[in-house]
Amino acid sequence: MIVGILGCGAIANLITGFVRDGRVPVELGFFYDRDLERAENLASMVDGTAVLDVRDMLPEVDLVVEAASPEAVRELVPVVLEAGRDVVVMSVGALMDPELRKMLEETASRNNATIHVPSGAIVGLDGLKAASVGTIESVKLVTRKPPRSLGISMDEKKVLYRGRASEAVKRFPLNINVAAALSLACDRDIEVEIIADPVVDRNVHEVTVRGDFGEFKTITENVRCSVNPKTSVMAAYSAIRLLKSLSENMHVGT
Ligand SMILES: NC(=O)C1=CN([C@@H]2O[C@H](COP(=O)(O)OP(=O)(O)OC[C@H]3O[C@@H](n4cnc5c(N)ncnc54)[C@H](O)[C@@H]3O)[C@@H](O)[C@H]2O)C=CC1
Ligand SMILES: O=C([O-])CC(=O)C(=O)O
Repeated sequence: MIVGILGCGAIANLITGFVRDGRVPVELGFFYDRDLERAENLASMVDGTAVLDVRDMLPEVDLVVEAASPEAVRELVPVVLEAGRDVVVMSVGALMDPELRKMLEETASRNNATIHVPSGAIVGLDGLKAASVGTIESVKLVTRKPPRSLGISMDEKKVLYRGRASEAVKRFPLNINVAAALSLACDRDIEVEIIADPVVDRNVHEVTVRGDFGEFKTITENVRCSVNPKTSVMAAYSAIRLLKSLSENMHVGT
């Protein structure tokens, strides 16, 4: 499978390192970033090609990993799908816009392409998907990040947001994709709390789900990427695992 990368930051950097070390059975052939130097840096790690426009890689690749921004999902993912190429979307928050999601799903269907959304920096999507076959009563996410991860500076713990996922992704577009992944997994606009906490040095996500299956609670204490502390290493690992799964004949987990 030949893979192209759209967005050459923290997540792409980890994926490229794994491919370079022979730990993912894909060829990373092409790299695009609006900052050409970033694309060139990653391309040089795996003997790939940096392109000036994402369109330039489409005739050559089977799949594109979007690890850029919500704006890239709106503007460039439709172009990838129109070309009949599969896509992995990391900027999941963009998919909380129902019109955009519908348009992308229709474009994918028309062009026989698939949109993959990895679990990202959160755990428990498997259980949540299974639980949603029955009746779900409530899903709540509490995210705690160091203020620096949220792009602010403060000495005391502060609740920055309490509300629904759809609004959270608008207010914190680069920080709460996990809320979107959870919402999409159970087809409801989940409850979200975002806390800036100077005491934590990890990105911590706590999920509580109640339904007719019973109840589960998950806590993920994520190490942050050195390249971008907003982003957890687990987010990149989930994309890497997804790329491996795509070449396997057995799928474990919902
Ligand atoms: N699903 C999840 O659980 C998680 C998702 N994310 C999201 O994944 C995406 C990538 O994250 P990181 O690698 O940490 O970001 P990053 O900021 O380290 O890198 C993003 C790169 O994409 C490029 N870029 C952004 N918009 C672009 C566009 N329209 N066209 C071309 N290049 C563009 C930037 O120049 C930058 O080099 C972000 O949207 C982030 O919010 C991050 C963490 C967890
Ligand atoms: O990486 C994380 O821990 C979460 C994150 O930034 C996001 O969901 O956008």
